[in-house]
Amino acid sequence: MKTKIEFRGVSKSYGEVQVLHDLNFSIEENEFFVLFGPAGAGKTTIMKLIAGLEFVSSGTILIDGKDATAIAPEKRKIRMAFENFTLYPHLTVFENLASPLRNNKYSKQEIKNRVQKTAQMLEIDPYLNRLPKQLSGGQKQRVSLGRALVMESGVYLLDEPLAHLDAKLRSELRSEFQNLKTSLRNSTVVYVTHDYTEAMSLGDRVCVIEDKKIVQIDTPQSIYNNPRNVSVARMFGQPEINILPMETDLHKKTVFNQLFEIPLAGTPLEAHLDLYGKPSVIFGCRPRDWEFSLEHGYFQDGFVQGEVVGFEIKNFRGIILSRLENGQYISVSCDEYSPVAPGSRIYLKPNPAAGYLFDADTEQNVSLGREM
Ligand SMILES: Nc1ncnc2c1ncn2[C@@H]1O[C@H](COP(=O)(O)OP(=O)(O)OP(=O)(O)O)[C@@H](O)[C@H]1O
Repeated sequence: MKTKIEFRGVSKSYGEVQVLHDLNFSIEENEFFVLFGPAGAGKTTIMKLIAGLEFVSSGTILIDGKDATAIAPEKRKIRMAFENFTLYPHLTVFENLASPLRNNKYSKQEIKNRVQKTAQMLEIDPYLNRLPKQLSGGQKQRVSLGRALVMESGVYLLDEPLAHLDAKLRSELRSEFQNLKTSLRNSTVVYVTHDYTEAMSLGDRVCVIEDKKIVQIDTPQSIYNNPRNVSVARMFGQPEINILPMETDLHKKTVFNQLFEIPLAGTPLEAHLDLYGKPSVIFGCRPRDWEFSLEHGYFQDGFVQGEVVGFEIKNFRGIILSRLENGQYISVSCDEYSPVAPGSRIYLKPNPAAGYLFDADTEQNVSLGREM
């Protein structure tokens, strides 16, 4: 079953309050499409519009080229799983999975086959005879998801299916979702998350939504390499990108503040700086793209000093948080596992070739075009 969904100039208001503004995008047949953005951005509202649980205030949604307003929700062949889905406590896992099929008058044999297939896909087949209370949190979550996936469908709408799980379970299920993606390759999946690692690892394309609007739609790698603005750059990356307001020296080809100067001559940013041409700019550089030393004299020039204020280990890498004399915080990631003591002096130097320039007024990326 193949389904394509198109939004053309779609806006949505609840009473006086607009929550989506002029959305234009397409979700392709068989695509795993991730809606990503902060809380309240309008992600769930988009899902409800696709499902037919809400109606557009203006614009059109096309499902396989047909105006969706003419298609009743039950005719849309869409299956949904929202974050707070529940299981029937008195029914076994098998019966919980079978109930949507029974409601849709599937034959006994077909129910058996589809429940088995779904349970295998989600690796819950050993628990088919158990009651929900005999399952772990992650297993319950998978059964809930199974209830959405057990019915054949052109579109699956999955709204934060990994929400409310602890970090370890989330990461386990995230890798299982990779397999699930393969099993669902004949369907269109729209997946909502506000977790950037989920968006990065699952999406064929990611649609970043912020403040009622689409900010960027692209492959996860392209968004990471070429974030459209400061806000997307901050959302895509953990630890977050360092953002420094700087002045420009167009003759020397540098950006600078009262503490240090970053030379851009000979880097891909040089041409972008020339084109930009304004006196103030925002320089962005991810934590992994900084060098650091705890020894004075290690760098000859182009470094800034700070004080270490924190150290943590995340994803097998150390992260040093430091504060510069002007109060600005800088995170750098490092291979070392040995903590750096708070209060230590630290000398930091960004790799300008890996940096970004953002317009000081609009915060738009003025250094797009990076290939990595
Ligand atoms: N039925 C409603 N009536 C009025 N306002 C609503 C209604 N449903 C949602 N909203 C508002 O619309 C905005 C978008 O909500 P939505 O649930 O789509 O966001 P979201 O991106 O899914 O957020 P979250 O990640 O927190 O679930 C929010 O400001 C919300 O308060």
